[in-house]
Amino acid sequence: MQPTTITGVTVTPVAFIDPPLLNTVGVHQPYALRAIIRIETDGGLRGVGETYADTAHITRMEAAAEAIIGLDVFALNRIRDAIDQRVSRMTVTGGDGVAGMITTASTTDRVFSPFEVACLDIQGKALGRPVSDLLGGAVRDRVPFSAYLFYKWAGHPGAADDGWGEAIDPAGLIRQAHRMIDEYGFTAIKLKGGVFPPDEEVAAIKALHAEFPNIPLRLDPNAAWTVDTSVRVAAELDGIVEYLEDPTPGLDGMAEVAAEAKMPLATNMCVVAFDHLKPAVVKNSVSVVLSDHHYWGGLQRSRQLAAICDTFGMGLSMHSNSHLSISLAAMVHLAAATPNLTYACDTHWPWKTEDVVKPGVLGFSDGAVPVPTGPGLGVEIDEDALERLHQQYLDCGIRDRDDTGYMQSIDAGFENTSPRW
Ligand SMILES: O=C([O-])C(=O)C[C@H](O)[C@@H](O)C(=O)[O-]
Ligand SMILES: [Mg+2]
Repeated sequence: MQPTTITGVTVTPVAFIDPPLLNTVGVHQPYALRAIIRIETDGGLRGVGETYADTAHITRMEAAAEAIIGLDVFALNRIRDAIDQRVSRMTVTGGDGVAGMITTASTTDRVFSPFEVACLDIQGKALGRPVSDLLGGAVRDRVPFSAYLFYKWAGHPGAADDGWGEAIDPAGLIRQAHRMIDEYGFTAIKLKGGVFPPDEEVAAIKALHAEFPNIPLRLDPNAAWTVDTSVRVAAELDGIVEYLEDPTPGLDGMAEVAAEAKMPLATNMCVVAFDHLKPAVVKNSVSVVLSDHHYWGGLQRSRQLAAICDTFGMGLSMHSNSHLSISLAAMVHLAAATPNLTYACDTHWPWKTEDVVKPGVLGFSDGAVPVPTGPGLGVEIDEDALERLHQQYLDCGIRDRDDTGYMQSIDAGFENTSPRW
C-alpha cells in the first residue's frame, strides 16, 4: 500500500448562489459559504472534505491543518486528539456556520469532521474501497432524501426571480413540492416552518397532505413556539406528520410537548452533542435525533451516535444545511452504512446551482442517491470550478452566515426571538 502520511492541508472557502429561503432566524443571504478541505499525503493520494466557512471556523481549521501534518490518515484518534489540543487552546469565539441555530455542539467535533472525511477518502483510495466499507459496509445501495420545502421570496430584493418563484402560502408551497418531486422523485416532504404564525403553517401542512396523501410530512419551526402552542399544533397535526421537529426550545420544553404529542418529536437543536444524550433520554425529550456529521465529529462518531440512539430506542434521521457535493457524498456513505437510519435524510441539494466537483458521480433517482462504489468518497474536485467559487467568496463580501442581519437589512423591525408564538 502507498504511504499515507499527511504532508499538506489546504482550507479553501467558497461561496455559491443561494435563494432567499426564509426561516425563523431570518432569510438566507445571496451566497452560502462552505470550506473545502484538501489533504495530501507522501504517497501522492489526496482526500477532500467540506464544512462551514464562518471566519472563526476557518481560523480554527487553519490551526488544525498545521497540527495534523506528519500524522498518518489511518491514525484518526491521534488526529482528533491533535486537533482537540490545538482548538481548545484557542480564544476565538463564534463561527458555528448555522446562523446561531446550533450553538452548543462540540467545537472539536465540528473542526475535526471535514479532516476525518478527507482522511477516510484517502483511506478508501489506498485500499481501493468505498468509504461506506470503512464504516462497516453499506446496508442499502441507495439513500432516500426528503423534499426540503422553504417559504421563500421570488428573488433577493432588487434581483430577478430566481426561477423557483415566490412561496409564502399553501399554493406556493404546493407548486414548489410538485417541482421538487417531479425533478427528483422525493418520497418524503419537510417544510421549514417558524416563519409565519403557526395556524398558517398548520394550514400549509394540511394542504400538502391533501395534495400528497401518501407522502410522509415533517414540519420544523426551529423552536419558534412555546410549549402550549406546540401542544396545540401537535394535536392539529396528529396523523398528518411523521414527526414534528424542534417545535420548542430546550430539553425540558421538548419533554413537556413530548408528554402530550401523539407523533414523535425530532431534534437537531436540543441534542447536538454526546453530553446531551443522557439528559434527553432521562427526560424523554425526543424520539428521533437528526444526525449531522458536520457537527457530530465526522462519520465514525455519527455511527456512535446511531448506536446510542438504537440502544435507547430513539429513531435516527439526518439534518442538512446548504451544502455541495463533497458533503452529499459523505452523507450518502454514512447513511448507507447506518442500519437504523430509516428516515429519508434532509438535503438542501435542489436549492443550489453551482458546485466544486466534476459532475457524474452523484445523482438522484426516485428520491434517492445511489451509493458510490468506487474508491474513497467517489467525488473529484473540478479545479476551475473550485477557483471560480473561491473567487466568488472573495468578491461577495460575506464572511459569516447571518440570516438575521440580512433580514434586518431588508426589514428593520425584524426580531429574532425564540419562542415567538
Ligand atoms: O433542520 C434544520 O433545523 C435546518 O435545516 C437548519 C437550517 O439552517 C435551515 O433552517 C436553513 O437552511 O435555513
Ligand atoms: Mg431542524
